[in-house]
Amino acid sequence: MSNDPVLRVEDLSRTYAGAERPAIQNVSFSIQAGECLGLVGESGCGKSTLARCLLRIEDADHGKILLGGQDIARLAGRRLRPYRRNIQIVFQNPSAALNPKLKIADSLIDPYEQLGHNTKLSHFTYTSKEAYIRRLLEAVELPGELAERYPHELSGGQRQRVTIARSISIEPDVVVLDEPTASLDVISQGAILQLLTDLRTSLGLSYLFISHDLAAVHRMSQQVMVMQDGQIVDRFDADALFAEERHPYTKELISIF
Ligand SMILES: Nc1ncnc2c1ncn2[C@@H]1O[C@H](COP(=O)(O)OP(=O)(O)OP(=O)(O)O)[C@@H](O)[C@H]1O
Repeated sequence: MSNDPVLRVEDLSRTYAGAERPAIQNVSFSIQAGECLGLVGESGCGKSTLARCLLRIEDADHGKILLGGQDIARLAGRRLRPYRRNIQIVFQNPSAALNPKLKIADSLIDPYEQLGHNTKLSHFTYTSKEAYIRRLLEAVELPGELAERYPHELSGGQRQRVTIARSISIEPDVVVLDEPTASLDVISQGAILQLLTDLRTSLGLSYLFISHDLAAVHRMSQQVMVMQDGQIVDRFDADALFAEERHPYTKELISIF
């Protein structure tokens, strides 16, 4: 098996119009297949900007986003389309991420219809719409009957399970988890983090796990990056979190938790 990273980011920067300083500045990192890389930092440090740039929801001013070796930072339209499948995102607020007018089944089938048709799926093989949706709901431990409901007929935790199912439905290499449990109560948070870990292992996914919550990042990740004012200031193995040589800002974050 190749040791090439599934995602490599080089010198990515973005400054919003009129801003005094870049929202992200020369951000570089890589993620190996099957790895969860945590990204922690306080509010406003640039975590979501990075996520949006990686997904090409926003454009970086410069830098590279190498997905399986292909730089997608400047691709557009039909040239970008084949790579969109390879990186998916789970947002903080599942209510905003799901179309309230669509039944869960229709939300779940959407990525396959948009991007999955020409793809050979190995876990969620498409035989019929019903079987595909049942299999996706099973993967996130939801009963099949939820397929016919609308988002407002689900709990917050169930809705987040649906958005997770959607993000993995076309078997991306990388899933960006942007504070996926921030809108949930503590019990649902624990269950969702466990589910995400189980899915990473069983499907061989790679995650960029973004959170304010150092304890959650520590629990989920093999490696952790710390962001301050748009820059990565520290990166370490998760079990070296409390090591002496940590960056002063990392130590400050530890002291808050
Ligand atoms: N669309 C935008 N236009 C202008 N400035 C923005 C925009 N989005 C974010 N910013 C600014 O960019 C910086 C980084 O914001 P970002 O949302 O990426 O931080 P964050 O670490 O994700 O914060 P939080 O944890 O609160 O979500 C902040 O100074 C923010 O005010």
